[in-house]
Amino acid sequence: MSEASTEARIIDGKAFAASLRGRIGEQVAGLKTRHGLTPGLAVVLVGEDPASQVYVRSKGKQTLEAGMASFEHRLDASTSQETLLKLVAELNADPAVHGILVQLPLPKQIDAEAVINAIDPAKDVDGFHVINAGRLATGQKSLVPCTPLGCLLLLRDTLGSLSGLEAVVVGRSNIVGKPMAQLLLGDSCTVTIAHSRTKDLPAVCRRADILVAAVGRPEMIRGDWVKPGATVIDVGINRVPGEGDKTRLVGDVAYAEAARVAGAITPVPGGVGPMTIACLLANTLTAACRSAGLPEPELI
Ligand SMILES: Nc1nc2c(c(=O)[nH]1)N[C@@H](CN(C=O)c1ccc(C(=O)N[C@@H](CCC(=O)O)C(=O)O)cc1)CN2
Repeated sequence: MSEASTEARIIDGKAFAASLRGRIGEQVAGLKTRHGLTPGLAVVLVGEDPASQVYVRSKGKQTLEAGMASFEHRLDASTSQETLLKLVAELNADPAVHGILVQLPLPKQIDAEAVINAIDPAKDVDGFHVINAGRLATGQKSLVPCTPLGCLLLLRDTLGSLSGLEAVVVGRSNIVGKPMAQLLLGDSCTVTIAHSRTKDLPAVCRRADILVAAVGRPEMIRGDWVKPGATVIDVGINRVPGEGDKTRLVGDVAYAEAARVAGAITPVPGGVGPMTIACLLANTLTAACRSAGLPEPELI
């Protein structure tokens, strides 16, 4: 007698992101016809980092496909902080620009924190400005970082209510780990933020009904760290050697092992990654509506 398959449900972030972008496109069309408002997103890339170039190209393409205006600024890798701050000030003052994103990482001569905090918080569609981080932490209306927002939407779609669930976030970055923990707390989870110094990390992970991996270490989280039936969200995007000269993408979770134990899991690629850009478009739409004093879009 063959055993019933116990493989986890695969959370299809690519499909969810496509449907979210479709809904955003409909709202943008309505804004244009009813209010003559076209949301505009400015993306700034400094340097030639290959992965960043791919992401910035996708952002521009998906912005246009959603019916929004896209403004792309590509600056030389040797650009000074002063020049970048001047561009940010111009974008802050431009009424056609509702969202500003400076692609990270930035070259080492530039202080990323200073640049992020120079963006008008109302246009900070990355949600990285200290004002938006503070608003999120205190439960006030803010712009929320795109990757954690995407994770939250996938979790709600998979589990319905998250209330009372035990969530462990592995990783404490300002961009993913900390805002992810705030969002899970906002949905009434019991939240632990774990990191490289956490004692007995496997045991901490095994407590989680929701396990979010955002450490940036290829396949660090093993199958036996996962509680049976847990929902696993893998934020990692790591390029590792593949067959021959090729490379392949893996997450922070050892996928095949974890999928045998989890109830549901995001793949890499095709899980969290596509949600990042879809949520960027959602934030741009939100920022445009707020700037015009219009009701916030209902996308979820
Ligand atoms: N200013 C910002 N910089 C960076 C952010 C960010 O949110 N704001 N996040 C990442 C990069 N990123 C968007 O900028 C991003 C990463 C991954 C994906 C994605 O769709 N990944 C695909 C795989 C793509 C591939 O083949 O490489 C997937 O996971 O399926 C989109 C956006 C760092 N910088």
